[in-house]
Amino acid sequence: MENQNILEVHGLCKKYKKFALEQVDLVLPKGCIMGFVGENGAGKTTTLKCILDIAHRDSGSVDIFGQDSRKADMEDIGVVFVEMNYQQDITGNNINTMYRNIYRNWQEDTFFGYLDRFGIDRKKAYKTASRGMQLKLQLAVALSHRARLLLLDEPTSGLDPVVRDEMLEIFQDFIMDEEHSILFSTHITSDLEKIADYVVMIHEGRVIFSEQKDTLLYQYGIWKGNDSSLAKLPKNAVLAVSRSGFGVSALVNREKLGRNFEAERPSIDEIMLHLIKGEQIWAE
Ligand SMILES: Nc1ncnc2c1ncn2[C@@H]1O[C@H](COP(=O)(O)OP(=O)(O)OP(=O)(O)O)[C@@H](O)[C@H]1O
Repeated sequence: MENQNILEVHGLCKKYKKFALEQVDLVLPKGCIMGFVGENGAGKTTTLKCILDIAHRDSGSVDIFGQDSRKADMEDIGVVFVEMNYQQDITGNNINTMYRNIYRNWQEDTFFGYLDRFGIDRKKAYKTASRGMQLKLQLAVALSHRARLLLLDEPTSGLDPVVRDEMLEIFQDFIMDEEHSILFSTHITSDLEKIADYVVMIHEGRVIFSEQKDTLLYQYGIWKGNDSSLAKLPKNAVLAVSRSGFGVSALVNREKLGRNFEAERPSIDEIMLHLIKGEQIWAE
């Protein structure tokens, strides 16, 4: 049977002097958007770089379209990296000429279509464009060579809410045919609540959870109260506890909590904050 996963990462390890990715697993099916979240320095960019073999992995496997990523046709992968920079004097017109000579499937009309849609002057030098415009230019490139997988490092950071929403629509159109997928890292978790099918969270180089978004938001709940009411909750339902001047809140497993206690629907931010900053009381 044909592999239904566009990307499979298993046991990915990468060590830097002061940081290590440890046993990272990611499975991205066809036709899906996966959001990759975590604090600054958690290892999102490093993971994306290892997937692309820009950073060499120490161990583990990365398969794209069913084969080792190092054998993947890079034309099939559209990439956006915050830190990626074109030569400063380059213009949209120059970029078109460059990629026309590099990509077999380069689509000039699509590229210029996106530049017009994003309000980018094709004659303007890259260096004079704002950071948001530079990001849009990178996205226009990623979307113009018939890629089947988009690997995007914070593709919507620095974009205003209107443009961000437009981007999210473009991402949804991209996966519509069920053959394309997107993995993107972000700190804007509301974007994930809108469009992600899967959410993966990484913390200090380890994957903390990797779930379908709907399961995640259904499975977890936020309970609020005080220390004495906390003590009455079923112990195995409480995953992490945070205390503030307003009282106590706990990240709970709704099913294990049972019907006698109320828990609010969590946001992805609340889940993350409790798991990272909360006192961990791991449920069995
Ligand atoms: N080439 C490198 N050499 C040594 N350390 C590195 C290198 N690249 C990244 N690191 C370190 O690896 C850690 C993870 O960085 P990474 O950029 O993957 O985090 P991130 O989750 O993408 O963070 P952010 O949200 O801030 O972009 C950081 O501590 C960083 O300093």
